[in-house]
Amino acid sequence: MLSNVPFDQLPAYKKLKSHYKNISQKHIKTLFEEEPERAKKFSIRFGDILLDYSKNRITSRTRGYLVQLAEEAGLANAIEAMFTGEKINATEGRAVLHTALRNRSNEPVLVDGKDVMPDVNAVLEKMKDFSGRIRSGSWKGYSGKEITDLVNIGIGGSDLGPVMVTEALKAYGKPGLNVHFVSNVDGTHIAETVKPLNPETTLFMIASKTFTTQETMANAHSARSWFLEKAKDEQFVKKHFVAISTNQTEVEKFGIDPDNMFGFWDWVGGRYSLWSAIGLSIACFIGFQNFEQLLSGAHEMDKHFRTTKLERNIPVILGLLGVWYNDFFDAQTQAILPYDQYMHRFAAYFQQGDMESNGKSMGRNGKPVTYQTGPVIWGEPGTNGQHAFYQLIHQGTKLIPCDFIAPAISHNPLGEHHMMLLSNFFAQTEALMNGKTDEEVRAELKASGKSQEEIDQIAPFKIFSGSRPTNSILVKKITPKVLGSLIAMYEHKIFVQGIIWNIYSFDQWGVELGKQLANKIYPELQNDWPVSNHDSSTNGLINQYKRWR
Ligand SMILES: O=P(O)(O)OC[C@H]1O[C@H](O)[C@@H](O)[C@@H](O)[C@@H]1O
Repeated sequence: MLSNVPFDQLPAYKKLKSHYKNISQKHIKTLFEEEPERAKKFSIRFGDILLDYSKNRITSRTRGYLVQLAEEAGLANAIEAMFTGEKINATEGRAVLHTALRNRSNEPVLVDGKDVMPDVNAVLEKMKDFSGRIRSGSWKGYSGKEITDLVNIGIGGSDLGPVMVTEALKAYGKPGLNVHFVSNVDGTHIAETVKPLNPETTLFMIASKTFTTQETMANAHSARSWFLEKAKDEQFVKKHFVAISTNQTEVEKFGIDPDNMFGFWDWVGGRYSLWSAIGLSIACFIGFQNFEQLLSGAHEMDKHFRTTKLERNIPVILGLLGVWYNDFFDAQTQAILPYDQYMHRFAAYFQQGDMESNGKSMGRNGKPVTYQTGPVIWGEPGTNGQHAFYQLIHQGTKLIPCDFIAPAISHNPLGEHHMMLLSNFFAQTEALMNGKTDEEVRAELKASGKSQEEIDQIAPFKIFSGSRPTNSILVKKITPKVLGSLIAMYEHKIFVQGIIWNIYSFDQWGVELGKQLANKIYPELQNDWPVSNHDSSTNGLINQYKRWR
């Protein structure tokens, strides 16, 4: 059982509130002056990952209180409850076991007294066999040709993970084997995706945990029609369509051979499912061995999370820092900024991971929370972001805690590119911390030959307050293993925060509502009669649509 004490009633909350008053006026630069060795004190090395969180508005005392907060919230028990298959997703009555999917130790994990590892391993074996056949070319399409194009049809958790990972690990992709992703119900997505493809060499993966999601089913049916237009014979569907789902009945109804179905279980949340059969497109693209490396990297992070004491525990520290800014500094967002072009979907992936998990306002005690919970997650790769939105991070009125992520070694070491990229990575966090004082600005302007009048006029606009907090996550190289660890690190960070905020991180009732609403209006659009049963705005919009279409 998870504890259910509201976070603002924990003793450490009050301590942090008054501690905040002292520390909020202190510049991070001053903290470094007071403690020149901060970097050592506030960094954690984990294999090929270095987390430096010293450029934050914290002291050892802050960390102590934050760790106390985690203890009082029952974090240690909650971690054990998750790993051991307790039904901590109480509103859906389910266990939360994405960690079992990457449990390379193979130690038993029990759900309702049954070890899930044999089933997990059986699906992995099936994925290994299938991906091997696709990659070797022994899986043939209906006209005897090899498969050259895989199209994953899914949305949300059945799309974002595979998209993000196949992009992040593109350097490991098999030449000549292309992966495509169709998610949007907008017909443009499927139409544009299949346009250049040949049905003889294309294989569709229909990925849906429930196999009832409107978008995915509409796209799957359109893909089938597109395929049959050329292939003609229904019998060929089984060579070109596989399903990834927990719902065998619906898969069979769609006409996919159960042999071509890759299963997973209700204890895998959609947004935590890339480690399951949902990762089939990843395994095909980067090869099963690399997929296993991805799992291993995540498993290493799982072990770290489960066994390391809280103040040296990377996901715990990241989670607590997020709480510190979210609830004491009133920061509303969190930026994730990878200095790696391959990682360009990383922030988008964790938009779902974090916002669908912790975008909740009902406490586990059944009462609305009286404090802020999940932040808005956003971000783009550097250096692109620098030329778009960093202005606001440097000089805007909002406090935006940022995670900067970069690999020391590039997959494309082209001339001086990587050194240039990394000089930006280092420079940005330094500048965000230091800012620029009035004095510095004036000295600079003077040196550039400006008159005193010009200096007085322009100086105020060039001042940067600094003290803007960042985490630096420097990794050796973005390998499948390192990526696996990074993803698991953020997953567990989200978990830590959900426990502290006393919310349920593993349901998504808000999204389910959207599914119901769309299904209600859809039939009203199927005829040309004006509608009058909504408010005047909705009626007006629907009726204008009917006139224009
Ligand atoms: O895999 P499915 O069942 O198609 O669901 C796709 C997505 O639907 C909804 O948006 C939510 O429930 C998500 O968590 C889920 O990932």
